[in-house]
Amino acid sequence: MSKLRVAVLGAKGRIGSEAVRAVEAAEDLELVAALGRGDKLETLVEAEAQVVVELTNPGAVMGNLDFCVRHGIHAVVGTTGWTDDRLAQLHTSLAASPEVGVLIAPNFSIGAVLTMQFAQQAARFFESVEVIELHHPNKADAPSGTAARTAQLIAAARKEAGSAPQPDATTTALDGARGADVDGIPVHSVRLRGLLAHQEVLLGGEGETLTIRHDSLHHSSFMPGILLGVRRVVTTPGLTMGLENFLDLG
Ligand SMILES: NC(=O)C1=CN([C@@H]2O[C@H](COP(=O)(O)OP(=O)(O)OC[C@H]3O[C@@H](n4cnc5c(N)ncnc54)[C@H](OP(=O)(O)O)[C@@H]3O)[C@@H](O)[C@H]2O)C=CC1
Ligand SMILES: O=C(O)C1=N[C@H](C(=O)O)C[C@H](O)C1
Repeated sequence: MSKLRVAVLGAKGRIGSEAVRAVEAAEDLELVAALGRGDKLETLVEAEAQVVVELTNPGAVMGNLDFCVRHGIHAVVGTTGWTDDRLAQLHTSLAASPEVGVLIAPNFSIGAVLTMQFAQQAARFFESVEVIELHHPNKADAPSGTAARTAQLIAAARKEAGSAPQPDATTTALDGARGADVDGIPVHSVRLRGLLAHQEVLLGGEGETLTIRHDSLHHSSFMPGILLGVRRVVTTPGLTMGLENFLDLG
């Protein structure tokens, strides 16, 4: 059986370099290109890449995806910083190439995917919910893509359940003291040397709290998810939002 031809964009970065090693080590995949800043995207076509793993930064991802979609190359996207406008732009590109599959995964680690699912499940049972994400200080975006997605899922679950607004009597606060407001859910971002990627979802009700915490301790935590995404995206045309769509979570 022929191997799937895979390229990595952002190949010298923290997660990109780990992804290069993971693709090289996978028996059913062949690494045909590993591109960094300044390298020509045409290389992807010359190398006959079938799937790109996009791990660059919010400033580069849109141009890279536009190129891939126009050239019929599937994409697994870990780069964060997604907005509704960006998603709309991607939908427009994909409409012209309906055979192409793009997976956007705010987080490739199984623990983070489960954190999002558990938080969504728990959200309607508690009066208060807040998200704290903690990352290494070299991270470009805040809040993290995972925290933004978690808050969106929590907000959607609460809306569907008809939950009351969260109790919060704050009338005076320093700017930022209550975090960023993501669909009504406060999200707090910590940047600390020594950390990698961590998140807590704090839920509070009368006389009790529930904390759901996930820690990525090494970039290896993201690799099984990336490889799963690569294998599945080639037979999943259109936009898939979240790795959970490729996992059997029961
Ligand atoms: N979904 C997930 O599970 C995860 C997602 N991420 C996300 O992945 C992204 C990368 O994170 P991280 O590895 O820590 O960041 P890094 O800054 O370490 O890596 C990004 C790399 O991309 C390179 N780059 C910049 N522009 C381009 C371009 N146009 N084409 C090709 N390469 C380019 C950078 O080069 P230079 O240094 O010269 O700028 C750098 O080597 C972030 O958005 C992060 O949030 C990270 C971990 C997990
Ligand atoms: O930049 C990182 O490191 C990470 N980025 C992703 C995010 O923004 O959620 C995933 C993970 O948190 C690591």
